[in-house]
Amino acid sequence: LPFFNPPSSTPLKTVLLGLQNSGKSTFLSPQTLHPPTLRPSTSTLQIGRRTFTTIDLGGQKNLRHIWKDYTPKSSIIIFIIDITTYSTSLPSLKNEFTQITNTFEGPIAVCYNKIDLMTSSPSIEEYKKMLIDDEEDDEDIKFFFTSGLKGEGVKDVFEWLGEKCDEGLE
Ligand SMILES: Nc1nc2c(ncn2[C@@H]2O[C@H](COP(=O)(O)OP(=O)(O)OP(=O)(O)O)[C@@H](O)[C@H]2O)c(=O)[nH]1
Ligand SMILES: [Mg+2]
Repeated sequence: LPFFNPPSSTPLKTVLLGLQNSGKSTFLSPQTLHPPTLRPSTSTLQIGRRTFTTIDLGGQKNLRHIWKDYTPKSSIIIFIIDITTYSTSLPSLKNEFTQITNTFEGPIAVCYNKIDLMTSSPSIEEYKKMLIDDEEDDEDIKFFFTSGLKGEGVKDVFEWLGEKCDEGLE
C-alpha cells in the first residue's frame, strides 16, 4: 500500500510551560473552561499523522519549581506567553525562559498567545528581541502568534514541532 501513511508510532512527548493565566490549558482544549492548573495533567493529541502526548503544568509562581522535573522527560516544549501582559511579566518570563533554554536540547515553540485580543498587529521580531538577548538565531526556537481560544496558529505550532522531531530522527 504505497500511499498508506501510517500514524507516527512514537508519541511526541510535549510539555506546556508558561506563567499562570497565559492560556496553556485552553491551548490544548479550547472547549473547556479551565480553573488554574494545580497538578500536572496529561492528554493525547492527534494532529495529522502525529501523536503528541502533552503535559500541562501549573504556571503559578509556587508551582513552577516542578517544571524542571518534566523538561528532561520531554522532547518538545511549548512556551505560552500572554501577549496582553507581556511588558509587565517580561522580567519573570526572561528568568524562566533562560532557565529552560540553558538546559533543554529539543525544539521550543514560543507562542505569543491571546492574539485575538490585540488591536494592533505587532511584529514578532520586536517581541522576540525583548525576550532573548543574544543575537544568534537558534534553529530550535520558533516564535508564533496564537489564539488558543480561537484555535489560531495552533496547527502551525504542532506542524513545526512535528517536522523538527522528524529532522532529529534523520
Ligand atoms: N482571549 C483569549 N483568552 C484566552 C486565550 N487562551 C486562554 N484564554 C483565557 O485566559 C484564562 C487563562 O487560561 P488557562 O488556559 O487556564 O491558562 P493557564 O496558562 O493554563 O493557567 P495556569 O493553569 O494557572 O497556569 C482563561 O480565562 C482563558 O479563557 C486566548 O487565546 N484568547
Ligand atoms: Mg492551566
